[in-house]
Amino acid sequence: MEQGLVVTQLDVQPGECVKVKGKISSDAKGFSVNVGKDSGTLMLHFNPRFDCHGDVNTVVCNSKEDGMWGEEDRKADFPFQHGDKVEICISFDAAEVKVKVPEVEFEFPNRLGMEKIQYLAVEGDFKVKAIKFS
Ligand SMILES: C=CCO[C@@H]1O[C@H](CO)[C@@H](O[C@@H]2O[C@H](CO)[C@H](O)[C@H](OCc3cn(-c4n[nH]c(N)n4)nn3)[C@H]2O)[C@H](O)[C@H]1NC(C)=O
Repeated sequence: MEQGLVVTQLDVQPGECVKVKGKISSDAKGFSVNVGKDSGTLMLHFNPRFDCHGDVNTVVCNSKEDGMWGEEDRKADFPFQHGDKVEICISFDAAEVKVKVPEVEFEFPNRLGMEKIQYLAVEGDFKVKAIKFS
């Protein structure tokens, strides 16, 4: 499986924002944006699925602790289309993680009580154009 973009050694604090700009492939099956401590400890696995893992047009969110997935959270909104250029903004506080995309804001609990984001990885059918920390 082709490795996507990975950024480590980050120090993103509560209230700050991780912005990922990119393009969804025209034949995308799915992609994920992952933030946390490292690949095995994720505050958030944000996984829009066009058609994969048994889901169609569904955003699946989850956490991962010591390499073990938590309970999946399937969202009602699916504001993505093949070929879209999107900007995904992720921010967090002690209680929750927020994922802002055009017209929709997703929320997910900060299950692990993480106090900073040190790791960002983008995987799947998404071409990263820019990353901004603000
Ligand atoms: C129904 C019985 C079994 O349940 C299924 O179990 C699957 C395996 O755990 C679940 O899929 C995983 O769900 C995880 C989030 O909870 C992750 O999305 C996991 O994929 C991780 C992944 C994908 N990728 C990746 N995709 N494309 C590329 N380049 N890399 N890298 N890591 C998926 O393989 C899948 O979401 C889950 N489905 C349900 C309905 O629960």
